[in-house]
Amino acid sequence: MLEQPILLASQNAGKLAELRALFAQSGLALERYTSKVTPITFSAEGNDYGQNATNKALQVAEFTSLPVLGDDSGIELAAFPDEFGVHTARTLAQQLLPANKYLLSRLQGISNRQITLHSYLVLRLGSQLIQAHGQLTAQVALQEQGTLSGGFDRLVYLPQLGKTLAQLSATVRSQYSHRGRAVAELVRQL
Ligand SMILES: O=c1[nH]c(=O)c2ncn([C@@H]3O[C@H](COP(=O)(O)OP(=O)(O)OP(=O)(O)O)[C@@H](O)[C@H]3O)c2[nH]1
Repeated sequence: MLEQPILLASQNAGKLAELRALFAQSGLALERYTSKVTPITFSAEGNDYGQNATNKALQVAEFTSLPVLGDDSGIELAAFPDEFGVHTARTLAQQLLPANKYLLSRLQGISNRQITLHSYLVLRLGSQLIQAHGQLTAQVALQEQGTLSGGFDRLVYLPQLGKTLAQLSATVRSQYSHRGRAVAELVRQL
């Protein structure tokens, strides 16, 4: 197992908080990359989640020998198969509404509320690139529910549990969430 902290190559504070808690469950320390490296301007994302995550990790790894993690995430809505996906961050950034309100407004009156969330992780460790993917297919709730986590978690409803991700304890949530599953797959490879 790793002795050194892992640096997260991301500018997204919510992503850092979520991934840090998930790695902590395996006894691994995750820090924002700017704790050790001067902030960089990341290159624009392309059309492949794995490549985007790799690029984030490699751009920070140029300046440190510590392990560096990159993540690229996104959602798919069954009702809008040609939207979102690897472009999720860029699509949401263009909207006036906050992300969850925007998704609810797009799904108003639509019966197919299936959502699939993806997280692609790439860990640059020495000369290795270790990759992992996690995904979760669920339903978009009719309104935000739950306070135990934020972001999409308040909308992601698991019919088999009758709860959103934000209504689950962190330990249970990590077994279902796209990032929880990706972290588990990554840790299995260490
Ligand atoms: O998995 C998620 N769980 C959530 O609860 C959530 N809430 C919002 N989002 C959006 O999903 C996109 C990820 O994009 P992304 O991986 O390119 O990251 P990012 O651009 O925000 O940061 P960086 O890591 O690239 O610096 C961004 O639009 C996020 O705002 C979430 N994603």
